Amino acid sequence: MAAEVYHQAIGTLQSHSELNSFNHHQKLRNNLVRLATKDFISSNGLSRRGNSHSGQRKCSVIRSLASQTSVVDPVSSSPSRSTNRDTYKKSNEASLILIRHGESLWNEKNLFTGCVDVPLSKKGIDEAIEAGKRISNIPVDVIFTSALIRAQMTAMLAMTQHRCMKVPIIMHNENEQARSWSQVFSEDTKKQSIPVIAAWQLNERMYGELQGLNKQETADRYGKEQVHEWRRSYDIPPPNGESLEMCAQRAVAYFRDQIEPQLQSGKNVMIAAHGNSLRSIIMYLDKLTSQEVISLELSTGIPMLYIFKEGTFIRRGSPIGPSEAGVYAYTKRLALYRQKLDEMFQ
Ligand SMILES: O=C(O)[C@@H](CO)OP(=O)(O)O
Repeated sequence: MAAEVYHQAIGTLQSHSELNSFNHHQKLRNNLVRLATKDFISSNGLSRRGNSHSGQRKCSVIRSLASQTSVVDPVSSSPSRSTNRDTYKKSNEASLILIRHGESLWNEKNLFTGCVDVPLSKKGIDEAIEAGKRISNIPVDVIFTSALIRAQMTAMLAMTQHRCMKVPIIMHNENEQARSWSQVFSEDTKKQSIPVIAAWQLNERMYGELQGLNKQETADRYGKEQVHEWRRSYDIPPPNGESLEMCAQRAVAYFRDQIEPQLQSGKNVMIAAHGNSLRSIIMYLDKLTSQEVISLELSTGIPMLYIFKEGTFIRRGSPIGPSEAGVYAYTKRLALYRQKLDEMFQ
């Protein structure tokens, strides 16, 4: 059984070239073997429990899932004191989904975009919806996005596919009036909502005087090597723009100050952001060197799953589809969450 799970999970990772170009397979193999032997719930165990549920139990499942919802008080990082915690909450772990926005209208035109606020293309919209299907069984309690519309569209479109059917709501904390005017006065409605926190710190790196220029024309004009250095070196910024190192300073500081406390308190987090702000965060999560991060490329609209457990981040690749068995073999907590969704909707 352990070997079967191991191969399933490795298959998931290897069939995706989205997070490519550097080799963590040895580390992954070790982690996966450990998980396969320790954490896998057999399908027999799951179906036995599933069969025993009465209608009454179903209602309590729905209530307990609702109790997992972040209330619309996302910045509170203290763990809830509720005694009605689900098993998967008690396991002291949380899911972290990272997703680069779907293709934007400027990706389509091959223009340097940076902090220019461009919406998704038609293909990007489809990618975001497809990404949502892939994560539709993975718990999400709070969403962080950049301040840019392409990341926000991606998060919102992805959540239209989520089986929890909760409503993502953008938090307006920019001033007291915005906070006050966007209050929700029903506890039940809050429980059926997922707070979405937009932060400029998660924006794409500022591309300086390259913003709006065509990438190919810029390479023709300044030379391929110069443009590659601007695009992919770690500490050399494009003219009047940010280097990846500068982008990482603000993105990782935000992740550590605002997002990690949420994970520590057991909240499941999704981050919808950008190629370079996410490369920075992945560098931190996977402890990549500045040499390793420069060859890391992220495709648009591909969700990547991490498990946060006992203070460490375990990379779990990208779920291929909502019912892909391998993903739910990663931890009992994920398997249980999916089982509850299945029970709610059967
Ligand atoms: O144009 C941009 O803002 C980024 C991401 O699309 O480009 P690059 O691939 O050079 O990081």
